[in-house]
Amino acid sequence: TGIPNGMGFTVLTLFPELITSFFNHGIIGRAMEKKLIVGDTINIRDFTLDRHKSVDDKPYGGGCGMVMTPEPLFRAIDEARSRRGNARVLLMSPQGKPFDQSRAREFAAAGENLIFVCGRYEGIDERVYHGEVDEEISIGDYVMTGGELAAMVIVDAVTRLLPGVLGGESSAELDSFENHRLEHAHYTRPFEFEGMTVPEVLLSGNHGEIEKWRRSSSLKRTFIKRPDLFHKETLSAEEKACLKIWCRELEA
Ligand SMILES: CN(C)c1cccc(CNc2ccc(C(N)=O)cn2)c1
Repeated sequence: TGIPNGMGFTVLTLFPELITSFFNHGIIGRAMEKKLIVGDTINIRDFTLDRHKSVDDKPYGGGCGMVMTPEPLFRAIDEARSRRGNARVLLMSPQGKPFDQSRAREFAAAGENLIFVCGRYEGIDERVYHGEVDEEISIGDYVMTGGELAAMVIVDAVTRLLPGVLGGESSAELDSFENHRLEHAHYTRPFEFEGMTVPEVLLSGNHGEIEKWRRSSSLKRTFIKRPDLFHKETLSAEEKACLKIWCRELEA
C-alpha cells in the first residue's frame, strides 16, 4: 500500500472513547498491534475556540435541532490531514454514496489514509462539505444519532481485507459477496446436535465433492436469501444445472 506503517484511519468525533474501544479489540486490535493499520481519533471539541467549547448552533432559517458549526470541523480536518499525507476525507452521512464490499476492496487496494468525519445533531454546516470533504458515504438507508458506527463499519470491512490481517485461519477471498454469492453453510463438532446431523459429504475427505457441495450450498442460500444478487452476476452452466436439479427435488 506504499504506506510505511500501515494504512491510516483517523476518526473525527465528539466521542473518541467509542472509537478507541473499537480499535483495541479483536482482529482490529491485533492489526493495530501488528502495525498493519494505524488508527487514531481527534476530538472535534478540542478544536473549538470559545470558552464554552461549543460545536453546534441553531440552524439559519429556524427549525428544530442543531447543526455542527464549520470552524471546529475545518480545524480538526486540517489537523488530521497534517498527521498523514495522501489522505481522503470521508463524511459519514445518510445522504452519502452507498458503501459495499466492492467499495471496501477499493479502499483496501488504494492504500490511501482515510479520515472519517462523524457528525452528530441534525448534520454539519454545508460549507464543511464543500470545502474539506472528498466524499460523502452512507452505510445504509437509515439515520443514526451519529456517524461513529458508520466509520467503525468501514474501518472494520476495509481492515480485514488488508494483507496479513486475517492470517491463515480464514481468508477474505472466499468471503460471501466476493462473487455476488452468499457463503456456504458451515458445520463443526458435534456430528449430531438436537437430532440434526452434518451432511456426510463434509466428512468424506473427498475435496472435489466437498467443493461441489459448497458451491451448491452457496447457490441455494443466495437463491433463497438474496435472489437480488443474481442480477449482478449471470449464472454459470454448472449453477443452472444445480438449480434445475434442486427445483426438481423440491417439486418431487
Ligand atoms: C448530513 N449529515 C452529515 C448527517 C445528517 C444526519 C445525521 C448524521 C449522522 N448520522 C448518520 C450518519 C451516517 C449514516 C449512514 N446511514 O451511513 C446514518 N446516520 C449526519
